[in-house]
Amino acid sequence: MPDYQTLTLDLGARSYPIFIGEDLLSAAEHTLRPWLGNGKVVLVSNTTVAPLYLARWQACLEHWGIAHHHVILPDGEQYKDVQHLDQIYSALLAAHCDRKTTLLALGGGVIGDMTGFAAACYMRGIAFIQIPTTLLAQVDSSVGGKTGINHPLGKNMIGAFYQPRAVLAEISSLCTLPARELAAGLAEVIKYGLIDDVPFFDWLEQHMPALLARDGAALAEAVAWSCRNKARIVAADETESGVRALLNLGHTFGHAIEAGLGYGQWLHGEAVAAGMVMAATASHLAGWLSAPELQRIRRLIEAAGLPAEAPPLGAERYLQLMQVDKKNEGGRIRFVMLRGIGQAFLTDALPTAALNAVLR
Ligand SMILES: NC(=O)c1ccc[n+]([C@@H]2O[C@H](COP(=O)([O-])OP(=O)(O)OC[C@H]3O[C@@H](n4cnc5c(N)ncnc54)[C@H](O)[C@@H]3O)[C@@H](O)[C@H]2O)c1
Ligand SMILES: O=C(O)C(=O)C[C@@H](O)[C@H](O)[C@H](O)COP(=O)(O)O
Ligand SMILES: [Zn+2]
Repeated sequence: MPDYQTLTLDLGARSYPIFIGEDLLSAAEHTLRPWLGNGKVVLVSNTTVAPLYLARWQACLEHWGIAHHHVILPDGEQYKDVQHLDQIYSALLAAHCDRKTTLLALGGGVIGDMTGFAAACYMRGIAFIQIPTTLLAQVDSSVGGKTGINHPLGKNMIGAFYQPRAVLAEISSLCTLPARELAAGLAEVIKYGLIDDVPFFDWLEQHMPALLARDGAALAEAVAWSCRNKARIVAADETESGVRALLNLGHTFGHAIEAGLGYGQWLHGEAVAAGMVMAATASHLAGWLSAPELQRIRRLIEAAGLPAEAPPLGAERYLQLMQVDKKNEGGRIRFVMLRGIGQAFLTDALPTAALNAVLR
């Protein structure tokens, strides 16, 4: 029996495995080798993750006799931009990479989103594999094929839907993650419970101390549960014409916080956490969500060490930033709201009074 789990994101010919285990390198013959093809490999990482984890994957490629190169980007959301994306293309061209090249994204969501977008565009599309090293990337960004970069005027505004060949989520890499980053990942984990999974929300209420203590079994369970939920939603709606928009719970407000404060000031997960409390509060004020459920949501977010209060950008600024959102249609802002825990829905009819109250 392998000591890792395998989930599948079912997208027909573009289906792929999501491997989840403590140590996937020792099983790399099964978890990595089959997805590499017969071209070169280029590892993309950053200045924080590369010193920790790059050498072990390079040694594995050496062992197989696979030619490889690497690109190391600066660390931070503020570098998820077109200038730093261009550094990946320059490295690929300098190394004479052809269409058989496979990119390996080794890092958090920033590296994964940028590497995926580089793979989507280089020579009109080459293969890439996600090796997510943050909790957030393991439970969310490495799965589902949203790739891209930020623009000064809006978060993730330039990008492509482009699926990886495989996802390798090594739970052991979470040992070196700063506590603030672990908490940021928990925001997206809580999101899945709120969208449509009451048993998961209940489980998270019971297991939050174990998750914060980095209990390996609890983390593996949270990653697998989250990936199952995300894979189910993405398989039903890959390019977000319907149900996938629910994965944006908390993000209409959250993206405004990230862009409004300047990318990198608040972590993505922190902004999503505060954004989910704003969405829950607005849902309550609109008469959709009960007061006890709002309290439960706030308590779980606070128990994860996440901010429940949004920064005071001012209602005008929030509205201006939220006008730049990919969910909007016909100039109307569409929000993900809650009728209850596990009952998210999309609406463009949030009462103005409820919206103004949370923006204030
Ligand atoms: N594509 C999607 O579906 C999707 C989903 C959610 C979030 N995102 C994007 O993902 C990004 C956020 O991802 P993130 O939270 O992983 O941030 P991140 O990529 O910036 O990583 C967080 C920090 O942890 C460091 N780090 C990574 N792995 C580490 C490890 N094992 N040990 C020590 N340090 C480590 C990084 O260098 C960085 O400083 C945002 O840009 C967000 O928009 C995308
Ligand atoms: O996969 C999705 O779909 C998501 O919405 C997941 C989000 O957690 C993630 O932050 C995503 O990048 C947001 O997408 P965007 O289209 O609103 O930029
Ligand atoms: Zn997110």
